[in-house]
Amino acid sequence: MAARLHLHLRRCPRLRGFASSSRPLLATHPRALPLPRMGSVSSVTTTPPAEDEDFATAADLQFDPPLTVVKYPDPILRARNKRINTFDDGLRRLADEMFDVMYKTDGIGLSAPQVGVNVQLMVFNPAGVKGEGEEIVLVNPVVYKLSKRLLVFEEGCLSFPGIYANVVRPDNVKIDAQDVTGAKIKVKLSGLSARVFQHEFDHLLGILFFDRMSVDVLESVREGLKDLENKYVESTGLVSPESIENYKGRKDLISFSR
Ligand SMILES: CSCC[C@H](NC=O)C(=O)N[C@@H](C)C(=O)N[C@@H](CO)C(=O)O
Ligand SMILES: [Fe+2]
Repeated sequence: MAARLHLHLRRCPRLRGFASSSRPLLATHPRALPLPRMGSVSSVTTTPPAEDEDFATAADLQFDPPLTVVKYPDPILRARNKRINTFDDGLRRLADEMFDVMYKTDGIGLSAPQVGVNVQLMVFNPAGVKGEGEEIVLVNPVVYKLSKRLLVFEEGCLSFPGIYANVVRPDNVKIDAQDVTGAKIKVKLSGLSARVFQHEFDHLLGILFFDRMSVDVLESVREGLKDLENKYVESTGLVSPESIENYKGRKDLISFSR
């Protein structure tokens, strides 16, 4: 029997405008704007994972602390992330190390591919401060419902330092997942927790936040993306695996804003 978690952000001192409340709070955040009209998405059920899917091996789960954040356009961010079926001390240590690097880099969420480990694991704490708020670890998450109500919010991503831009996403979300011990859980998220979850969930699918930006918003971050591509080329000596100049958009995605 899956345990049920209902999480609403109650405290977020570093994000201006959040006060104690039991209501979903993203709409009150200075970087959040409700959309004038409802979007067309009422509910989305993701395809359940195939029965014969291969799980992450010990080698896939290997990591060397201290972890560092993988930056765009590293292809690690677009690679497939394997589901996890080994729930041991190593997995717990990986989650702990991810929280450490998340707090050190002023993050509020982090996915395993962002630290070079291509598996279905995310951590988040919308308070963004160790010892405050609530630390959530989700393994093998599957979204089974997204709200009709959409919000636009100015997001940043640790893999895109210095780039912030508006992204439209559903206001709340229902998830099946496992915790770090492998126990099955059902989670209902709203407000900033739902926003961070969806951002990290996209990472687990190889989707990056600019894939969900409207054409106009994408234009506003184009130069920043080019700078990151140039830095990647300079630091690795490799050709950039993707280029915003040749970007045609992700037609395979449900876009909430276009
Ligand atoms: C709003 S979802 C952002 C999640 C993201 N996680 C991984 O990339 C993240 O933590 N981004 C940070 C840049 C971020 O949002 N930091 C907070 C707190 O400093 C901010 O308001 O910038
Ligand atoms: Fe991100």
